[in-house]
Amino acid sequence: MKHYTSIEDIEDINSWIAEAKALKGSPLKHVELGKNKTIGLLFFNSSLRTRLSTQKAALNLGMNPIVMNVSGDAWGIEFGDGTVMNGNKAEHIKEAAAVVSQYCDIIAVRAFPTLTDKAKDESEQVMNAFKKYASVPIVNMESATGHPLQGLTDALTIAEHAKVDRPKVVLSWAPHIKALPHAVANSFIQAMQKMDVEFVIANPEGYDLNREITKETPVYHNQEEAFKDADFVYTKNWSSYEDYGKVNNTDPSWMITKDKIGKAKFMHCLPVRRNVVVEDAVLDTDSALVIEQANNRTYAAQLVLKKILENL
Ligand SMILES: NCCC[C@H](NC(=O)CCC(=O)O)C(=O)O
Ligand SMILES: NC(=O)OP(=O)(O)O
Repeated sequence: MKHYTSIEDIEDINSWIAEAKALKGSPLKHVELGKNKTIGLLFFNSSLRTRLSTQKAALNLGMNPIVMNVSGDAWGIEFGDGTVMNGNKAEHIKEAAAVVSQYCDIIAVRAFPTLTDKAKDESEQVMNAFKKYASVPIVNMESATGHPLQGLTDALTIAEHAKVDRPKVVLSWAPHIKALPHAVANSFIQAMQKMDVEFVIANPEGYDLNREITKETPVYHNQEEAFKDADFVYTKNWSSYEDYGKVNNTDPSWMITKDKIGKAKFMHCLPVRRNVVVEDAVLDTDSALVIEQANNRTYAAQLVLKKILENL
């Protein structure tokens, strides 16, 4: 594998899950593989889990991670082609990506969407520019439309905790005070569509996600109906896709409660706002798999880096 920028880069999710489980069992087995190799982690946005788990994954493979908060610390980067750079951007992505490629064998990038310009967000301008102008492999640490390290993590976590052959998995929207991206939901959907699970989505009217991603997956506008017999309830807020980036609904009746999920396991990528998205009574019991998901971020990232290193 060269780049890992989408769930579509996973050829066979079941074999990837098996490999990730093996790495989790012996994380230092391939500590020689990344010796003298450098990974650069570039963050245009905040992060706790991705920043630490991807470094941990690199260290488990013997790599040297270097990390930079690009926004604010680096020169402002221009992405437009042919732009007259007489504004506040001092450096073009053509040089920036080429320069970072001199120091790194792999570059990982986090760059959230604008949530104001749908066409720009869907063009994945930042991720695609790094792919185009860097001379080394690129890993997506959450882009405008996808968070494939999270999606792989979530597939692994469900595989580990499934008690039946074909569990029922529900992706449910929940309220939030801010406009949030679609990336986590999109990659989760794409991962579930590759797995042998019964998968449905629950969201209020006006919050349907991109049909090119949801495809044939059933979408319920009634949460209670969707949650019937669920084994896993994966929760995420996203802003409207139809009325792009808008927060038109903060209905607290969509918050996840213990009563609603019953015996189902609760999942969330984190960070999560308690008692807005989900009540304490869910997070503070064994129903919640959120810490195990965060743990699995290391092994999902380690698997991706291992596959790239093997192909360098
Ligand atoms: N990487 C995991 C999620 C990141 C981001 N969440 C956030 O921005 C939450 C911010 C807040 O709660 O203020 C998202 O939804 O894509
Ligand atoms: N789940 C996740 O990506 O967390 P961070 O935003 O903290 O990296």
